[in-house]
Amino acid sequence: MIETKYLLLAKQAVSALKWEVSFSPKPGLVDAVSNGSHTDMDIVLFYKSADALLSGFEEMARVSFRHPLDLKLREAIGKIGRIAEKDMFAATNGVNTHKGAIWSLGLLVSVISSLQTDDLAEILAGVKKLSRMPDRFNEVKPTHGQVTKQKYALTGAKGEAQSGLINVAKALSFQPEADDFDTWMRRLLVLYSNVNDTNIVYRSDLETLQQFQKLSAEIVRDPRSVMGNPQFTILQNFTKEKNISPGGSADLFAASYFLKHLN
Ligand SMILES: CC(C)(COP(=O)(O)OP(=O)(O)OC[C@H]1O[C@@H](n2cnc3c(N)ncnc32)[C@H](O[C@H]2O[C@H](COP(=O)(O)OP(=O)(O)OP(=O)(O)O)[C@@H](O)[C@H]2O)[C@@H]1O)[C@@H](O)C(=O)NCCC(=O)NCCS
Ligand SMILES: Nc1ncnc2[nH]cnc12
Repeated sequence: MIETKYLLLAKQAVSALKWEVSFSPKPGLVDAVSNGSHTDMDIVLFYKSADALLSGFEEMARVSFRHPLDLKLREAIGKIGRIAEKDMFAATNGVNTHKGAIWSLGLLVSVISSLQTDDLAEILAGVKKLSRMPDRFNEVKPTHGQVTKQKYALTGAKGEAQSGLINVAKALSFQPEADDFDTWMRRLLVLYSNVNDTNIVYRSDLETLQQFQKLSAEIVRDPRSVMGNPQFTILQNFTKEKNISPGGSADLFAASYFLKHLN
């Protein structure tokens, strides 16, 4: 019975990743109608990558079940997370599809399995606590995120988790009961307007990130439906012109969907 519980949580995480990549249109990102600002990724690759993560998420759920949120657990899921990253790179021939998602969804799976709760505030507080613990075995590598963080003092995916996924909370607090297309589109744009995405800054600069955030925020504030708003086309063209991709927001969008559909 418990075995099924771990697998169910893992399957929900994988489904959220597949939902995210299928959700269309998403300016700059890979979706069902475009590869956005990417030449080495498409939706098929994202599906393969998501499937490769099932066993890692299941293992995280297993080791976390009713385990206190302590350093021992942080290091145990860190080890599984690094194996999951290897599984992802093996499935994609070295393309980084879901590194940020392994981190955010991995922490969520672990906290939910540990606390056995579906209360959003408790889950987000758990993510804050677990992600703030230092994992002795995690080497700091010269990733795009590290380079950008040093240059511009951004906190990236780690800071996002250490804030208790504050931008996921913001996205989900937008019309909390709704589940329709326009609401999800606005939640995506809430993320676009708030996340300091190291992917965008790595490919451009801070000013471009700020312009992207401002354009996105204007669309959220406008009462017209997102698809009926000409500003949305301007945002799409902006991501093309600048060749930017909000990959961090994509991961947090999947995390938002996962949390909204927990059962
Ligand atoms: C703490 C880790 C996140 C690792 O730290 P690192 O310094 O490597 O972190 P970042 O690079 O900042 O982020 C890693 C991925 O997180 C996504 N991301 C970026 N900014 C944010 C943000 N502000 N908030 C949330 N998430 C963010 C992003 O993932 C997406 O981008 C992928 C593509 O990235 P990249 O390769 O840079 O870009 P490309 O477009 O491929 O490159 P070019 O084409 O431009 O050349 C995309 O697929 C999304 O996934 C960042 O990549 C954490 O990973 C860690 O410590 N892991 C160890 C294991 C562990 O402890 N796990 C815990 C249990 S699960
Ligand atoms: N749909 C997507 N497009 C590009 N990068 C991503 N990272 C996670 N999801 C993504």
